[in-house]
Amino acid sequence: MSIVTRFAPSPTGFLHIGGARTALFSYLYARRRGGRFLLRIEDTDRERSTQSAVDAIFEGMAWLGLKSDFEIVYQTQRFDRYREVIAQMLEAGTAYHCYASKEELDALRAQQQANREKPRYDGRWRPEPGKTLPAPPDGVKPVVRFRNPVDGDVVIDDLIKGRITVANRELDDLIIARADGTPTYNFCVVVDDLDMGISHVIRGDDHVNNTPRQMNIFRALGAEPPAYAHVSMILGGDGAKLSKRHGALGVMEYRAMGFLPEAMLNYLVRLGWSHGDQELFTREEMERYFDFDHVSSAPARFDMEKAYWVNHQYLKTADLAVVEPEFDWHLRRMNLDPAAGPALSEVILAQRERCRTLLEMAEKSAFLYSEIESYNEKDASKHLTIAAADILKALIERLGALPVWDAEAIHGAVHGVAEMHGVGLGKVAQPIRVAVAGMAVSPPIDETLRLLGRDRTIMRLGAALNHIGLRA
Ligand SMILES: Nc1ncnc2c1ncn2[C@@H]1O[C@H](COP(=O)(O)OP(=O)(O)OP(=O)(O)O)[C@@H](O)[C@H]1O
Repeated sequence: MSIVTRFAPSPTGFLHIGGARTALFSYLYARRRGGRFLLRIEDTDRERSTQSAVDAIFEGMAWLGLKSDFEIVYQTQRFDRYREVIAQMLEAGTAYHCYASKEELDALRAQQQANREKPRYDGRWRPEPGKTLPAPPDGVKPVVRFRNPVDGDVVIDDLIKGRITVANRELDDLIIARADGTPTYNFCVVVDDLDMGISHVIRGDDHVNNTPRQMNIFRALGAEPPAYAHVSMILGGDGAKLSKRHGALGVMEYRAMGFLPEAMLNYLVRLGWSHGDQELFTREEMERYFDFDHVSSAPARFDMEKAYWVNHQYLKTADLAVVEPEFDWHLRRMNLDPAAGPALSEVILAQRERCRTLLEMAEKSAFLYSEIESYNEKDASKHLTIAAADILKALIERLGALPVWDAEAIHGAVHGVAEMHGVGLGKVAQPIRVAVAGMAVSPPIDETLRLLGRDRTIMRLGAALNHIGLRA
């Protein structure tokens, strides 16, 4: 059997991490089994679907590197096909017209509720052998209902949740086309999954209730349903399902917070899946090991601290070629020109031990790509003091006279000044940091100055001296 999986979001908002993890599981399963992965945009709800949401989904998927192996499918481009299948089902008797008005159905529901029965359609327009249907009322456009089997059970052998059995008598005859002819959600999904040869439907378990109905429609169309895997929900801090309208942040907001896409994938894959006690996975490892046997059916909670930890592990070890473009993106986002300072790879190497996110790294490296506009007030009043003025003067002299500008030479000069003034290294390094970075934190001082370059260093030490002079 050829394996085809799909991710089918509705474009009613951004791609959030709940959807992204479901997409990832679907993608990984296809990769693991040598299959293909499809992205389908379920945009039939025209009032809520927007182009900007479609773009946001593409953006999120592209950033995470979850690429569709097929051309992207839009349900709104398939209405002719849905109409065709509805006509076939009416012809075959697996669907029928229902003329019941809204008032009639409301009255039916009220009566059922009064009798403490489960509200359900009573099959009044369902053709049965020997049953005479009333004449269709004039001027009423009918809906089309699916003729759900009445006997037997639907059995879902869910790859994550195990066996789920639902009696057909619990399922009523679903509307598959509204009175205006537009097809409904569950029906479109089946036609699509069938036409697209989906072998495994991997989706959130908020869809479990749809599955028996969809399986029945598959069978009515003469096909065997695909395999199903219902992935647990990611919940927010309040215990409710994360959704576009409730509590979720878009995937791209994690980019803005400084996450690496690979780290995000790693964090998401571990949210509900395990492989021994391994925590960190390369993309190749995820693709090699992922399976449903070790996916938990319990809901998962997003743990920001753990996500930061994973990101930091990645930042510390990832290929520079992976980190550089993201770092570049952050610098530009802060209106900094990555070409106006040292090579990004060198800065990443200098900063990555101490930064958990790329945003932090960009903020702590901004001084290398732009002039500093002001000093951190607290740091300046502590370190840019009259006592520091002589130290800064001596540094300007020594650093200006160095024959080469490398870490070793800088280190020697800084230590020399500390010795000359009979002070500890901190008394020299901290004023330098505030002078060149605007704040008292930076990578080791020799590395910081090497990256900044001699001219900028000397200029900034001079500006700090002026600052002390002005305050004196
Ligand atoms: N919190 C969640 N955790 C895990 N999977 C989710 C979560 N929310 C949605 N999904 C899954 O993501 C896929 C796309 O869902 P969809 O686009 O309908 O998102 P949604 O956030 O549920 O939408 P809405 O905000 O309209 O409820 C579906 O398979 C759905 O089950």
